[in-house]
Amino acid sequence: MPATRLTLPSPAKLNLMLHILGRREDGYHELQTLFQFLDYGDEITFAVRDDGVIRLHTEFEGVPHDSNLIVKAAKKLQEQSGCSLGIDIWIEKILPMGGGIGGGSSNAATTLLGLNHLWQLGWDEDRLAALGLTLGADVPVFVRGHAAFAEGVGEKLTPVDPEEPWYVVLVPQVSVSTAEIFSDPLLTRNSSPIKVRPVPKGNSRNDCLPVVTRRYPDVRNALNLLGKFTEAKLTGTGSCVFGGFPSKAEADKVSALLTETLTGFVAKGSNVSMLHRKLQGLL
Ligand SMILES: C[C@@](CO)(OP(=O)(O)O)[C@H](O)COP(=O)(O)OP(=O)(O)OC[C@H]1O[C@@H](n2ccc(N)nc2=O)[C@H](O)[C@@H]1O
Ligand SMILES: Nc1ncnc2c1ncn2[C@@H]1O[C@H](COP(=O)(O)OP(=O)(O)O)[C@@H](O)[C@H]1O
Repeated sequence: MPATRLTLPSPAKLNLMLHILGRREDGYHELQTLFQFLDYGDEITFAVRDDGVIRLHTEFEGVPHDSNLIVKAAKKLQEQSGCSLGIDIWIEKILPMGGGIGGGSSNAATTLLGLNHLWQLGWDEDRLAALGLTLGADVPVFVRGHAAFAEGVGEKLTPVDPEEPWYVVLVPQVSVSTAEIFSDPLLTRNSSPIKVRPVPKGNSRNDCLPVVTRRYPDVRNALNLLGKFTEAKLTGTGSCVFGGFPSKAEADKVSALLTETLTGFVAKGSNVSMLHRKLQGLL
């Protein structure tokens, strides 16, 4: 009997570097970025229904049911596959929204992979990634599940294997709108392209940083505080900032000091997403 219920992880990502090369005619920006996953994220539970209804039972503050990327992903997959089954969905949400750690995109990808499995659609990764791209620029990397150097708007992915340190991630209590940062006239948009190999080292810059720190003093403060212990970086368009450490013990020590006044967590960097590790275990 095929499974009718499944709980899957929905991990966060970091952008280890992010360069903006230019702006396309449709307003989207050409990027070069390095994605790595964290062994840290939400958990989504799916239960098949036979009446075709798609229902997310967990409420999100400020996100109406039908605007939730989980629901959008499920509806698109149902429409495009012609599947007559439906789904009940619950999520344990721990990833901050608008934090630049890709929670919404990750939730969408976990939904696509989870429903492909439960509805037994047999879609391959290319097809799921293409559908994912219509939901958000960051969805394809979560569908593929391997750390990657990304180009285009984030959809041209080359798998890479950077070091996997322990990270301290600080979560300033502000939600940064990606669209707002990309529309700032002061954003650097003319970085020169770099080569995928050798894999860019962890010390590459994030072109969004000057604009984000000017608009959000809390992000600047978090960068300054973490920067006392290690190189502190911004992920995506923020708000989260992160720094790597060679061991969990060192990351825990710094986190304990900083989380007296700031919100944050410690997580291991991972080149294979924990979603894919779990799915491989199911096959
Ligand atoms: C910048 C990145 C880097 O990982 O991260 P986040 O900080 O959002 O996580 C992403 O590429 C974001 O991807 P995602 O969050 O899926 O963006 P989308 O929903 O597709 O786009 C939100 C808005 O940002 C702008 N946008 C986004 C991506 C891009 N390459 N160029 C853009 O100009 C567009 O104005 C778009 O309307
Ligand atoms: N399932 C979801 N999880 C998080 N955010 C979602 C979700 N569905 C829709 N959103 C919307 O997407 C926005 C960006 O969320 P998220 O992907 O978590 O941030 P970021 O891309 O900065 O990491 C949120 O502010 C929220 O309005």
